[in-house]
Amino acid sequence: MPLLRGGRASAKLQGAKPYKFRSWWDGFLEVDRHLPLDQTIARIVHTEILSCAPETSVRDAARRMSMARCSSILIVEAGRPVGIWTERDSLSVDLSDPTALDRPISAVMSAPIKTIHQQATIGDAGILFRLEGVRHLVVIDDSGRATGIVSQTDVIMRHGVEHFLMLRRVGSALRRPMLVLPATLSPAQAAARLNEARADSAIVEGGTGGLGIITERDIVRLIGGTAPPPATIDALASRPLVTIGCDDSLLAARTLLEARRIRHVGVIAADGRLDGVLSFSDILATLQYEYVHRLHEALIERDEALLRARHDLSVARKVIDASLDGVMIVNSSFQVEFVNPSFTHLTGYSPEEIIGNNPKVLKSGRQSESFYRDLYDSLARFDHWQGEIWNRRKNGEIFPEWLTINVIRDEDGDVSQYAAIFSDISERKRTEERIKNLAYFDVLTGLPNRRLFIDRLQLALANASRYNHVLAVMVLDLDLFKRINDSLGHGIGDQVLVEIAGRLSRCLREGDSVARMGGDEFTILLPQIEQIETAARLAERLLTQIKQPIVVNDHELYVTASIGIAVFPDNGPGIEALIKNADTAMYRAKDIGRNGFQLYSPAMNARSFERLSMESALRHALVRNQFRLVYQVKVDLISGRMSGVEALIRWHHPESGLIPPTEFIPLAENMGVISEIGEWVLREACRQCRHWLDLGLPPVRIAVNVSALQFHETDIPDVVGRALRDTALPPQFLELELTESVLMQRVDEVAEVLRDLRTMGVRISIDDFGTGYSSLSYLKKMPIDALKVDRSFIHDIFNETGSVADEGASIVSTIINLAHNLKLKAIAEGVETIAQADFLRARGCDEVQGFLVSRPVSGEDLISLFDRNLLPAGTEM
Ligand SMILES: Nc1nc2c(ncn2[C@@H]2O[C@@H]3COP(=O)(O)O[C@H]4[C@@H](O)[C@H](n5cnc6c(=O)[nH]c(N)nc65)O[C@@H]4COP(=O)(O)O[C@H]3[C@H]2O)c(=O)[nH]1
Repeated sequence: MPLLRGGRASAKLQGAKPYKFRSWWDGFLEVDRHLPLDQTIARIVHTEILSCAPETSVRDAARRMSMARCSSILIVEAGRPVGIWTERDSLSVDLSDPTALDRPISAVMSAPIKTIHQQATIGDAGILFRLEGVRHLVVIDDSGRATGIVSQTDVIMRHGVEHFLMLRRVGSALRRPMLVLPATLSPAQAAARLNEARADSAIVEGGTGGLGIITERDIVRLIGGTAPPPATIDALASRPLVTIGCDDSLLAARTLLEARRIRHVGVIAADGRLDGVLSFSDILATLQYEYVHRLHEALIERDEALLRARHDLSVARKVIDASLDGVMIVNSSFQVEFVNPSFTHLTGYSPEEIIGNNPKVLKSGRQSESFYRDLYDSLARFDHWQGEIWNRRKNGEIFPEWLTINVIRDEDGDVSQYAAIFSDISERKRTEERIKNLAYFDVLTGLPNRRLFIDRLQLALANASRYNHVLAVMVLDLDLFKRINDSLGHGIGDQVLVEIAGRLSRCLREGDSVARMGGDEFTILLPQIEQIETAARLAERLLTQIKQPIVVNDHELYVTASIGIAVFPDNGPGIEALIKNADTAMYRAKDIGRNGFQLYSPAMNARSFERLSMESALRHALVRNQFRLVYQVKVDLISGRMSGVEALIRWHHPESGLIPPTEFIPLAENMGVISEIGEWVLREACRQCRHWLDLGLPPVRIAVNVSALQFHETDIPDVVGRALRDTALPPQFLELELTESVLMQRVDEVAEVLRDLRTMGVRISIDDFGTGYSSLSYLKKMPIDALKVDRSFIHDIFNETGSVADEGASIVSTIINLAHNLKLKAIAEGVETIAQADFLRARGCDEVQGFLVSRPVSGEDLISLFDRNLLPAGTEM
């Protein structure tokens, strides 16, 4: 078919190159890979609608379409679209009937028309085109008025099809055989042929200007024209025929059509022949399948994404609901939008109570303005804040929380919400506090411990040296506190310590501090004093407070303390020296009688040196055979004869001379050597007693002191048994003197030990009776033989002027009666005067011991005291 010969079309083709566009690469760059399905159709709608009234003639409607180069016209009645007439409809017009063109357009229009709301999305439009099988949708507003028109072409061609068009060849889009009409046909015949072939264009050949093309649009122009229709289509055909190569891309074809504002283009095969006509609708048809397919995929994708999002949301929601942390979402106007159940649990506010409110109801008032300024500053700069904050629960309780706030921003970067996540850290705080307390405070008394005291002292010393202050450190140690512990048990001892701690604290001024260093030792820091007297006065006050009776579990206890004071800078440059010197002063206070205080003086160091050297000498005293025993007689108050002797230890120190037991026995107890010494005393006493027996002297019972520590540390019946065996002393000649404190601990065990001793034949007496805390019920349980009335009571029988002191006398009488009531012997110690002896005899006391009869003497010297009346002349026998 000589289609390509001659004419403008062939000339164009012969001119070699079909129409070429920018490179594929450029096209590729333009690719919009995503169908903007979620965008409203407003972006692609044609708002300039070509419209006419229903009574408009077909001719007029066609004319308007031609002029506007529109493919359709909307028929509007009273503002509402009632139908549409398109180029395709023009082919049905009988051009041979002149009246057909004068008919109202309403008679030939398509109705009803398909509409879509202007807010619908492009995706919605795509679906509607497919469902309704139409190519145009009228866009309407809320009131149903037409606001524009959208065609399937617009949807398909303008959005995201470039990459597809670029990859498709023009040749692949030719869907139907090309319709070729002779130029001699009349327009009506041509229209009928087009209609019949369901073609929207045809090639016109054989005409005067070479190949031409006739389209639906030409028919519309014809209908709307004022001039009479030409006799043949030769005059109607458009020339030259614009062409494109069949291997060019559909994208190139589309661009060409748009650039030329035409709707058909001839397609030239590789061999140069005209192969067909490619129309816009061919491109559309090619795209349609792809488009619909992609639309489908996109919709599925969207649904899946939606489902995923919903799922993710529901997972997130579940996590948030189950979270132990409180979650609160606040909008940009600071109104609470959301809270989770933990929020309600932690704050007490239900969602109904808090949502819509400002979160400041949670404010505790504990944080400063600057705290909140920093918080908001951090949110503004970093979109994030994290830290500790105190908030208030609904019930008013204030609690610490660990809070994280994240700023949530919208697509434009504006703050849309604040997400706050918090946990209650009260428990953590309490634990931290507990740990801090354990590290710095004494668990029993709640006072600062040594570590905190040292810290404070360090700080106070730095201040004192910077500002030339005088500072004082006191070391306070309770006197004979061990006796309370030993006799009443640690439980009561602890309560005493707590009470003392309270009394000490109450005596101090603000800024001063008291600490428990351990055991019964306390330290006091006065960081700034005007003069040393201030510290001395405080020490006096403390001593007065301490010696007030303490009642614990029905026990009325009397405690005293000894205090040592050292001051900075005079008594030491630093912590160690000050504490050591205050300690030395405290020992000095003890040495000179307890219940007092001493200010440190350098001479005291010499004493503490003495103490150290005594300790070391004591360790060697036993092996170096430096101990001796002396014996003091006990006299029967009726017969005046020796009823027994008490062995008393002496230490012959090679340099210091004779050291009394009151000085070294406590030291030996502290050093842990008391049991060894005690065992030596026991054996030596038994040996001596055996010796007297062997000398043929009248049998006498020997009493040996056993310290409480020794009693509890060793197996006394065993030690005693061995001593008796080794010295061959019959047990009935041995008596053990125990202090009251021995009886008060582990009562049942002690009673059993005493029973064992009694079973062996050994006698038991209670020494220094009246100075301890023994209770009658304990006494009754114990298998004992005698009570020794402490010499302090004997001393108090008479006052300075020599007359009977009521109180002193009645105490002694009471103890004697008590002993007798318990079927025990009463023995008075420290009897120095005849008057005391007479008084005691008159009260029924059984025996006496004291300087009145004899001082303690050596075993040899004692021999002279056997078998005679030892009571001095003048006692009323
Ligand atoms: N002012 C005065 N004092 C008198 C009088 N008569 C006796 N004394 C003293 O009173 C103390 C009596 O012994 P104690 O009450 O058992 O008190 C003893 C006893 O508790 C302890 N002690 C002595 N020897 C030993 C021992 O071998 N072992 C143990 N564990 N303690 C011992 O040392 C304490 C003191 O013993 P000493 O210094 O020997 O003091 C003795 C004795 O010398 C007097 O009329 N007036």
